[in-house]
Amino acid sequence: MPKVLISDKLSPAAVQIFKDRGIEVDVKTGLDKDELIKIIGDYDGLAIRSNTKVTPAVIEAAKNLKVVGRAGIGVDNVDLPAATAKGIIVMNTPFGNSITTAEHAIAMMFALARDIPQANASTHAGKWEKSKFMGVEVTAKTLGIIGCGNIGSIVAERGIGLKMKVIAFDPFLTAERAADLGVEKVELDELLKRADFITLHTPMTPQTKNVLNAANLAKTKKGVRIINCARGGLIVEADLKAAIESGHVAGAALDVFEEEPAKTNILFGMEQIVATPHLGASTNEAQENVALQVAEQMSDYLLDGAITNSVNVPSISAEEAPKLTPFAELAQQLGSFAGQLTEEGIKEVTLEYEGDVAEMNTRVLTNAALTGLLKPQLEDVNTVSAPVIAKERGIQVSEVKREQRGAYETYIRLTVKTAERERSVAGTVFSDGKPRLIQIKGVNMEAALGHHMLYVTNQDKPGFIGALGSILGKASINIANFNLGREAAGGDAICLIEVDGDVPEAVLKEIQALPHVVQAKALTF
Ligand SMILES: NC(=O)c1ccc[n+]([C@@H]2O[C@H](COP(=O)([O-])OP(=O)(O)OC[C@H]3O[C@@H](n4cnc5c(N)ncnc54)[C@H](O)[C@@H]3O)[C@@H](O)[C@H]2O)c1
Ligand SMILES: O=C(O)CC[C@@H](O)C(=O)O
Repeated sequence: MPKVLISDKLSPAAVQIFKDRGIEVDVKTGLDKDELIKIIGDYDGLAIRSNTKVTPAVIEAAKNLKVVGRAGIGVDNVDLPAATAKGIIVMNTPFGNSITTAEHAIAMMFALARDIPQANASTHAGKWEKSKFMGVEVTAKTLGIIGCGNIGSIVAERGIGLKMKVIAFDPFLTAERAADLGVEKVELDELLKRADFITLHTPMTPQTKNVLNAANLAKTKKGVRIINCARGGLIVEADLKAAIESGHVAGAALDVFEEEPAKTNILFGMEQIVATPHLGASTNEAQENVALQVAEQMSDYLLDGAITNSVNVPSISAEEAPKLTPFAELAQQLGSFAGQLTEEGIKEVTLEYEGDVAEMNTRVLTNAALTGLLKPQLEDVNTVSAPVIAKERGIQVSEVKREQRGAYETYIRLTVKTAERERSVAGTVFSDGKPRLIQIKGVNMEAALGHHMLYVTNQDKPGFIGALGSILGKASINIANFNLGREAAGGDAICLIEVDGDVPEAVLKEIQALPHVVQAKALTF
């Protein structure tokens, strides 16, 4: 039974779902780094919010971990390259808290426009400072949204509902989507120049980090108000402080900070700053949504292999998973076959998918083939890390999809190119759900791959099979299955034999020394 650790405060609904799905679950919040490292090895799944830091050291210690589920959107507290390299799927819940966070941004905008937190504190203190708090209307003002994705779009709709003019900077926002939303798509400088309120809704990336720095703040309209409910590092806090002190920026409402938890910060204590402790997603509704969603997604993966909302591998639906499994096994076997025979650097890999398999989620199958291909060189590779490793090694990977046109209803062919040669191997899945190789280097055959295989290429001449059989017999190597194929009578032939154990190096040498043998190699699957 898989075991999951919930290490941040999550709605109890998540625990119930794990239990209902037959998954053992422990809730241990507030663990420090060393405590987490000590226990993480026991778990197949880790469910988190933003407090738990999934560092390379945690991943290193996570011997059984298969999935990290983030109940929320940002996965900046998870070391994605380390998780990917270890084959750990990282998933988030991209929509569960979007409305809640957009509402927080709007609430922050009003708090800024009408000095609500400051007026609240003053009134509680019995000061009745009616003339001190003079606000501004939002109606007819320009709201500039930087990042118009899930949350930014909801903020845009709310802004339009408040009779604001909404402009957005987002390089990935299409003109059609902007028109649908009723926002004007603009460049960043234009937004900075025109907006009365600027609200940030991008992820933290190298391009968005420090987007509101001194240079860009200087381009904003005098009296601008800034809202950040996305990530702290989008604003340079020291530059914001200076821009407020100079009187250029009227104020800022911040839910997120460069360093969190933000117990101290250079902006704290400033009258023009409204601050909340990363509360964007903190409503009962959003927390219920993300907890339910993350628990369902993690359970689907741990129990059925279905992948939803992963940020590091392609998705596999629950319906697809059983259909894909035999083809993924085939793809991995094809990769492994080619990988064990390839002793030079790989330059290109092509996967051809023909017939029904071409309609499937071929990225998953390509990742499986790459895993098999790289495994002989790298023990630690898996379907999550294989595409990344292939890219790092400069291997060009391509897919070709075709409708059925050959003798088989559906098949996969893998072709590997090195500087010296090109090798291809093809296979299919029979109605028994078992993969078979159907072609090696253009030679047809039908072979199931067992654990130990002996692969021999030779010239098709009389006497060869007898000689080979007697070498194996002499070495007490039992033959489980014998598969033969040849290009033409007397031409290139291939012999793929399943044997009941290892084929020692000395036996391989004897086979290699037989007349007409080109190559003899022991393979394991
Ligand atoms: N405060 C909170 O509690 C809280 C809650 C939820 C989400 N968030 C954060 O809010 C942010 C937005 O979340 P989302 O769900 O809307 O994400 P999203 O991926 O749906 O939208 C992000 C948008 O940013 C755009 N973008 C990317 N690079 C950009 C760039 N260089 N310049 C301008 N736009 C760019 C993308 O095209 C996309 O449209 C994330 O950082 C997320 O972590 C915070
Ligand atoms: O879990 C939270 O409270 C914050 C979530 C938010 O930052 C997110 O990225 O989804």
